[in-house]
Parts: sequence; structure tokens; C-alpha cells
Amino acid sequence: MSLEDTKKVLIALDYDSQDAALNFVKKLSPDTCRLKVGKEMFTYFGPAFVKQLIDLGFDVFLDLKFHDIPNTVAKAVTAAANMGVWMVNVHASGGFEMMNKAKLALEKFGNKAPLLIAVTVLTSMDEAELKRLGVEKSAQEQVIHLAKLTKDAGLDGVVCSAQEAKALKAQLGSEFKLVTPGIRPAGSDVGDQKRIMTPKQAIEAGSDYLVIGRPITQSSDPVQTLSDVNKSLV
Ligand SMILES: O=C(O)c1cc(=O)[nH]c(=O)n1[C@@H]1O[C@H](COP(=O)(O)O)[C@@H](O)[C@H]1O
Repeated sequence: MSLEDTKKVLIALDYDSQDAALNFVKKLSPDTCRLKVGKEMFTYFGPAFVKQLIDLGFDVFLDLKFHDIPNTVAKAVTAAANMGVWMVNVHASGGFEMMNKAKLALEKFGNKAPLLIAVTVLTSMDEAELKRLGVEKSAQEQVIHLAKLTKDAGLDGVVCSAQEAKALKAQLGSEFKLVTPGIRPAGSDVGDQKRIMTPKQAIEAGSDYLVIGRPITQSSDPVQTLSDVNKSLV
């Protein structure tokens, strides 16, 4: 297995302090994880913070979950690619045309284009919440439906829960990337996540990348917790 393949963990840097985030990041090696910057840190600290992480040698997943008209999203993913991020995402419910236009906008970056993935059904949602939105399908059916649309639009993969990973790999093939938040090592707080799995279960089910935030960042020894998670995946 190559070094790249061993970096399955994407740490969700959900901090409201840049110093706290950087103190933590400086204890990490880019060989053992990748980093995710989401709405909170990007809204506070912007592209300059993302660039600092890239300059420290980390692959960055810019998780801004774009959901807008096709032209706006195509321009937003172009801005992300110009920042040099490794992965960027949109909401699949933005539709085929929006996703396809975003993917086409990244073609000009050639092999420097970030991976483009789409969020299917948020891992914080269960079937009761889907029903409130007027979705009558089960969570798994809705994830599969949106993942097929995402693949047809030419994207590289989806964000889903690990609970759907086995069915998605069977239906969409091994190359289509599955990025799974809602990861909870045994015994850790579930918080607002609903569709969860442990890191080891998620990899066994077919997840390519595990997004893990609070179980690592709020642990009493985050570096040790990351190391324990990585060891559990070997
Ligand atoms: O796109 C995401 O990363 C994402 C999608 C999703 O369905 N669920 C989800 O939790 N996330 C993100 O994954 C991270 C999960 O963090 P923890 O729940 O702290 O492990 C957060 O930064 C969320 O914004």
C-alpha cells in the first residue's frame, strides 16, 4: 500500500481560534492525516488560513458544501482550485446541471484540479428528518439516488455515512470515492451525528476517507487519538 493510501483520516478542524488550530496542526505530520476546513474556520479566517495549512505540507479538503445556481458554484470551485486545495464539495441536491458545470470548470486545472465530491444526505439526518423535508425514501435509498446523479454528472465521489458505503461500492464501483463523516470510535460522544460507525467498521464497509472531528480534536490527547485511529485501520 502506498503512503497516500494510508492517509484515510481527514481531521475536521472545527475551531473558533486560529492559534488553537495551528497549535494542534503543528503537532501532526502530513504523512498521517489530511485536514478539513469547514464553514466555521473559513468564515473566521478565510483563504489565508487554508494557505497556511497547505504551506505546512497538508492536503486540505475545503468543505464549504456549495449549493447555488450552476454559474455561481462553477466560479466558487474555481476559486477553491486556485487556492490549491486537494478536495472541495458541493451539495448533490443542487442538481445535475450545477454539479456538471462545476466539474467542467475544474478541467482547466488538469492534474492539479481538486477532487470534486457531493454531499448526499447529511450524517446528522435520520429518516424522521428526511420525512420532515418531504423525502419519503429511506436514508440509504436517497443517498444511492443522489450518488448515482453525482456519478452521472462526472464527479469523483460523494460524502455519505459509512452505513451506506457497502451498497454504494457495490452499485457505483471501487473508483467512486466515499468520504464518510459520522465516525465515532467506540465509547466516544455521538453528539449531533445520527448515522454513525467506528473507524474500522467504516473502512471495512468501503469508505475511502474518514472525516473525524470532535473525537480527535476534543480528546485529552488528540495526537495519540489520531495515532490509535490510524493503528485500528491497519
Ligand atoms: O461534508 C462534511 O464534511 C460533512 C457532511 C456530513 O454529512 N456530515 C458531517 O458531519 N460533515 C462534516 O464532518 C465533520 C464531522 O465532525 P465531528 O462530528 O466532530 O466528527 C464536521 O466538520 C461536519 O461539518
